[in-house]
Amino acid sequence: MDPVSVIEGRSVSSSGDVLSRGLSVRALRNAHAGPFAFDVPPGTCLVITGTSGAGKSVLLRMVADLDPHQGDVALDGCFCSAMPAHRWRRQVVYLPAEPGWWSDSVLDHMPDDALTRDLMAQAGLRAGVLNDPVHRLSTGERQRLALIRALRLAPRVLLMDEPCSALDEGTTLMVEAMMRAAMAGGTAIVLVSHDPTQAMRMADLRRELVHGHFVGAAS
Ligand SMILES: Nc1ncnc2c1ncn2[C@@H]1O[C@H](COP(=O)(O)OP(=O)(O)OP(=O)(O)O)[C@@H](O)[C@H]1O
Repeated sequence: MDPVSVIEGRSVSSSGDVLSRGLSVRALRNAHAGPFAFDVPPGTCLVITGTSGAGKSVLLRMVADLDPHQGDVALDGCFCSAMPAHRWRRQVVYLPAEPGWWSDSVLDHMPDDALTRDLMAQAGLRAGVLNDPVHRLSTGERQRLALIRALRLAPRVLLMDEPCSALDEGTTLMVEAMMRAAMAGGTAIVLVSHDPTQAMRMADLRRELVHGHFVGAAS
């Protein structure tokens, strides 16, 4: 971990940057990828593109503190390393390309309440998915239910790995509307996408990853 300090109430990275509100990443790296440095302010979306195997998922997993890493990741100037892992992951939520399910019952993962029903309607999900066994759901249904699981946590940061890869265009637009609603509530999003039209629609900022490194300027 690089040395960090607090000056006049603001967190300062080893390179002297004052860390602002939202997600701040400095000198983040492991043996496969980085170093990475970027900020994602509240309510904005950073889209990361890159070829298969470039290191996009590795980057998201390091930010989520799920893979070993060096460097600084902070939320509102509070460093990941300074808080218990479960508190970080409650606020900085990783949505993997293939979400995990610890039981075959959807209702073991989320309650059947008004919030879930509202989010299901926004995602275009039929009511029956709550009672179907997970293994019988389509990939796109599982993706949208995993998004609902994540949104129910009201995360400060959503790390989304190809969340629409199994969805048709109309449903993709519904999911993007849910992402915009979360952003309107202050959630910062890091979105990995292979879809250039989605990148155009969603990005406040774009970065391209090649062989574990950002290439070109932010755009
Ligand atoms: N824990 C690990 N140990 C060793 N190698 C790893 C580990 N995790 C990922 N890798 C390797 O790092 C590289 C980047 O993987 P990553 O999953 O981040 O790619 P990606 O850009 O997300 O690709 P895709 O678009 O296909 O999902 C791959 O070659 C992968 O095998």
